[in-house]
Amino acid sequence: MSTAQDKLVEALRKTVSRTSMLAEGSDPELDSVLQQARADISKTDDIRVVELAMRSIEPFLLKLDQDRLSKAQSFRDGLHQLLDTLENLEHYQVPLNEKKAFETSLRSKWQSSAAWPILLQQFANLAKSTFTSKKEERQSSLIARLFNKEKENKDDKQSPQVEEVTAHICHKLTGLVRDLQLPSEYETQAEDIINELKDGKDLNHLPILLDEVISLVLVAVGKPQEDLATYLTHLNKQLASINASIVTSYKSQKNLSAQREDFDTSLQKHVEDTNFAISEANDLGALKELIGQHMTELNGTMGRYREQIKKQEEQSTQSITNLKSKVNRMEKDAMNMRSRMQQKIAEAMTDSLTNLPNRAAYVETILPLITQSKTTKKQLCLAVCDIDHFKKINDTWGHLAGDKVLRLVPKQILSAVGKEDLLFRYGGEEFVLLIPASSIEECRAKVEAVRASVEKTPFNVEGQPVSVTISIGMDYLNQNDDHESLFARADKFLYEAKESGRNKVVGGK
Ligand SMILES: Nc1nc2c(ncn2[C@@H]2O[C@H](COP(=O)(O)OP(=O)(O)OP(=O)(O)O)[C@@H](O)[C@H]2O)c(=O)[nH]1
Repeated sequence: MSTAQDKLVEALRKTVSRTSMLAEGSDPELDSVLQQARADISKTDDIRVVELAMRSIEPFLLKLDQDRLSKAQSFRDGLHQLLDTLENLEHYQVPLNEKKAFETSLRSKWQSSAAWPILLQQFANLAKSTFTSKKEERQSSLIARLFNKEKENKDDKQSPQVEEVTAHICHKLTGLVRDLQLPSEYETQAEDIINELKDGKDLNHLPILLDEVISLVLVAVGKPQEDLATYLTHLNKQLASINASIVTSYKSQKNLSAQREDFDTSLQKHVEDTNFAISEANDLGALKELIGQHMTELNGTMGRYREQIKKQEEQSTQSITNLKSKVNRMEKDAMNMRSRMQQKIAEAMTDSLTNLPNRAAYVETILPLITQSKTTKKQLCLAVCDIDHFKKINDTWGHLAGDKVLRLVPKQILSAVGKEDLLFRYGGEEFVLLIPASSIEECRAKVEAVRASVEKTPFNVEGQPVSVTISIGMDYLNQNDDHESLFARADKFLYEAKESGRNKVVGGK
């Protein structure tokens, strides 16, 4: 093959591999096609394999594109309807400039799901501006206070029109949440939000729900690497809001102490005034009247103080309940994130063809084993096992047959070793076996048994017997070794095994 062609194949191979990684996680059927395609094209220099992989992926990508487009259209339409609702409100005026800016954003961004949270946030801001700029002057409207997140009096009643708008917004948000493709661990959270949206007659609660919807949208459109960033942003917000609650509680405590001091001072003043009145009194009737007056004032002060205490207590109880639910949500989020991360790490450490731990897992494993072995002075043996003439198997029987052999050989190797021994797919047709804590003789016997077991296993492809053997280079860890020097020696012995006729174990003496 010419160099130019080689380069073209290499470029195509990389493109297919990277594109497939980007598309992963959208559809289970597509995921398995992608995994297969990546396994087929890794290390091959055959342009037909690359072409085949591209063709197998293409229809899925087209379908994925169509699905995304129709989702984006319904998202855009939903936002247009919400905007219409705002414009039709009787007492409120949608600010023209902000409306235009929102429409421009919507026009340019609706197709990119990553921009949905931004669009939602923009809509929330537009709604806030609308509700604060009234056509008619209505002092301290509930909606204005809501979007300014001010405190409200529980007795305030929403107007029927406000209820209608709230219900409409909740309905649209419910549709959006239902349309999201969320990882299974977020389903309960989505259901919770949908339920809250269902009885969402209270505008006060809407900004909180909107924040939750935005974070769900972020999860749905996020790729795994963005997942963590989203989570951290979310966590940050939650922490900020908890901090705010604590500051409020602290302030109200301070407020309470100040009120108590005021009460004490006022009480003291009443007592002093009364004492003075008694000492100065020479007329019983006037004294009675004076004391009665002081008692009435005292009663009033006490009543007001009791009221204030009661109000503060109610607020404290409410803020503790809010804090508790925030902390619960944070714990839930953290647990979801932890399990998603663990799953991603496990996937990144596993070879998809053989299900064996891969090269990354090998490095993670051998480093602590080396430290342990050096400290305990126990043996650590490393054997590099490579299938002989594997290219010939691929060339004769095809890549699928090659893959089958690649899955069967490690099973054979594992059947000849113990539970404590570890096998990794190092790359291509090469496997690394780690045997900890055995004597040199035991190790050598084990590795020889591995080689013999593969040799005597009858492999079949399309009903035809195929002879499969492996060559092994092995050595033991010494005190000056790191994992690279140990591997280099075993690999050199593997080379010698290949050079001296294959199907052999060399080294480890
Ligand atoms: N089917 C399949 N083939 C693979 C995979 N990974 C690597 N290969 C192929 O493995 C072959 C390795 O060939 P070589 O390195 O020349 O080694 P060999 O043919 O085994 O020869 P010796 O090692 O010298 O005995 C290449 O043709 C690769 O394309 C895989 O995941 N599946």
